[in-house]
Amino acid sequence: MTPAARTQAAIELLDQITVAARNGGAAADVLIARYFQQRRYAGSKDRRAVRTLVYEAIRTLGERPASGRAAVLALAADRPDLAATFDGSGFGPAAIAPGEPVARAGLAPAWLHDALQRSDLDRRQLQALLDRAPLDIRVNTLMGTRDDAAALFDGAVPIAHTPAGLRLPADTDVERSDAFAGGLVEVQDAGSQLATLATGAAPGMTVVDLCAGGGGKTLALAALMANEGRIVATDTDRTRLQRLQPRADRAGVTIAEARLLDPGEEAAALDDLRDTADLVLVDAPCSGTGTWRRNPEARWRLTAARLARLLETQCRLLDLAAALVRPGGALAFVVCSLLDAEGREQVDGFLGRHAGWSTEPVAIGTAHGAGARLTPASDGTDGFFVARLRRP
Ligand SMILES: C[S@@+](CC[C@H](N)C(=O)[O-])C[C@H]1O[C@@H](n2cnc3c(N)ncnc32)[C@H](O)[C@@H]1O
Repeated sequence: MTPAARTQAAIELLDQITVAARNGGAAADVLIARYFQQRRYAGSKDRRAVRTLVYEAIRTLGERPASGRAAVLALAADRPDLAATFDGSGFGPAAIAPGEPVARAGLAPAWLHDALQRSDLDRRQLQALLDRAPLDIRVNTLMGTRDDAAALFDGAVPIAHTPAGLRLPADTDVERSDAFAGGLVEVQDAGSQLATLATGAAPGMTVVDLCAGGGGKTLALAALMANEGRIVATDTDRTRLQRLQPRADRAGVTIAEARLLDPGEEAAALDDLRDTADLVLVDAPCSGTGTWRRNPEARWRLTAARLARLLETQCRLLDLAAALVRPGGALAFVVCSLLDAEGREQVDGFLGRHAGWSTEPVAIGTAHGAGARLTPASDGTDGFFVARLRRP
């Protein structure tokens, strides 16, 4: 592909990504993969160049752009080499017309930017939300030690404050390694590992992982529990939850059982667990503002209405979880968001609704409200809010 054709491809992809962001369609990565499946003539260097340009545009623009062309023009404004590819040649974009709309650089849509600033994030913290994420793995201590795993990956470095985390060079193909196939390692951001550690899970406990998804934290819990006790892993998303069993088999986890919930009917399906759990983990569905390093286009998807729906769900799940905790047991609340509305304010609301419950210090990151926070700038992890609540 010529440089001009690569620019045109990035424009077309950004058009698709913009539409998908508006309509709740496929993620940027999926759209990029599909685009190149239909264009076999593109070589690996072309793909890499187009992908880099697309992600540069996504990271640069806080607001969803009006078009892919306006998005790439924003990058071209201070890159003469890129501007020169708007040459009107056969496969390239038309020449730049005077006064053409150009998308504006920014960190996030204005309403969201304000909400993040009100959540005590300064400019440095906000900027770091859009850094490139490192490649982290969790060593499955049911299968071996961190040293065992480190010896199998070139350039592996232990991650501070985690008992089983390793940071790897970005191009390591973890999922094709023997260590992955044999269940010794899982790809998991250090923030998720620390959040799981902060739950206080221990061998022999009865644990409910209420929003288990594909089981990332379920497996980490099982390792902390030395595969002793019981974990009931629930979710309303069948496709995600179905990933748990094969992963558990690979990891040698035998204490996790999956339970699919019907949305709105969760309490009935969990009735047998009322007042029984030593620990309930609510890794709640959230806006994901802490994971923009991995999904920068998520900020083009979030609206105030969608955030309001998430807040309602989080509140409902917290109340649902409280009913499962035994007297004296604990509820861990985790969101991969740094918006206070989803973090400290949810916990304050919970404490107002549930008399006698108390919060406990969480020994990770920086204390924030009744919990603690991890941020890309301070901790080098995805952004998380974590709180641990104790039933009287
Ligand atoms: C942050 S993700 C969980 C990630 C997962 N714990 C992990 O570590 O990989 C939130 C999950 O909440 C689930 N969820 C949404 N509404 C729910 C509900 N009413 N009850 C249970 N799970 C729900 C979503 O399907 C999603 O898998």
